[in-house]
Amino acid sequence: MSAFATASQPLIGAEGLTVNRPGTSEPVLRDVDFRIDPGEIVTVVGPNGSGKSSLIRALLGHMALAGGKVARRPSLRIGYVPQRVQIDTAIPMTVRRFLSLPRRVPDAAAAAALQRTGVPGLERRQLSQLSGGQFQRVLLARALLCEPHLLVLDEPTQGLDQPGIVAFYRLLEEVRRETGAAVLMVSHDLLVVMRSSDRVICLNGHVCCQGSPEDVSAAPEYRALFGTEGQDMLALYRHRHDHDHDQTGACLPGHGHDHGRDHHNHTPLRVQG
Ligand SMILES: Nc1ncnc2c1ncn2[C@@H]1O[C@H](COP(=O)(O)OP(=O)(O)OP(=O)(O)O)[C@@H](O)[C@H]1O
Repeated sequence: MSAFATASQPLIGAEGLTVNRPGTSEPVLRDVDFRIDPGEIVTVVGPNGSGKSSLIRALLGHMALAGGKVARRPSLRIGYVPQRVQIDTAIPMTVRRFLSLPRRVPDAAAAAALQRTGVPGLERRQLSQLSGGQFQRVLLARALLCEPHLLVLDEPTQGLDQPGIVAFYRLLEEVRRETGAAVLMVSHDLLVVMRSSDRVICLNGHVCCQGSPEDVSAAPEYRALFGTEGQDMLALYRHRHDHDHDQTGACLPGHGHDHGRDHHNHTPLRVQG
């Protein structure tokens, strides 16, 4: 269905999006249709060089389109966590100063954002002294300062260990629950992607397949790129959670349920060319 023809307007919709490798007429993305609705968590997966960052940059208007169109809801506020943040660690910069780039924010707002992302009181710390996990949380805090309708994160957990990755995704789910912000991200962490996303888009120069994590991980197009990794991980996760808890927290056998995932938005699998 057209992203532009539906009754509810998406936060961002794209039709026939085509993006060329900069300075060439060689497409890195061909004819991509895309939409993200309020409150959704959508993750883009795909091999290296499959055009994930290009899709994000094109949707944000940071990259020229060779074809197609992008529509953003008027007055849409986007909090963006880019893939790479170029920080010259030779130049001293405190967390507080960083949070006021590019727009100055009041102390109370900066403190609240750091509190919200689980790193309270770091204002006076130098960026160069932060751990990878703390730095990602500071980046997220900065993105939250504009009170975004949509958070866009390009590989936000790069360099984090597995507990750090899981904790970061849990934080994103909390932020979504509290603020209602939709989340669009690029990730290679298939385990947490499968656990945390409402919808997964599998990209390889075009949309190979998209849908619920269950649908995508079972799709032949996905398996051709990733093998059975997603489905195995999903099965592992389900297996671990295929029980009920009694009042004491002990596990009881019973119908499976899926912690942390929201079932309201299972888009049927749509396979494209
Ligand atoms: N500024 C640029 N100049 C030249 N080529 C570029 C540029 N940006 C991206 N590309 C090329 O476009 C293609 C898609 O790149 P993109 O960064 O979108 O992929 P990706 O899926 O995000 O990759 P990764 O998983 O490695 O981050 C790649 O072949 C890349 O080399």
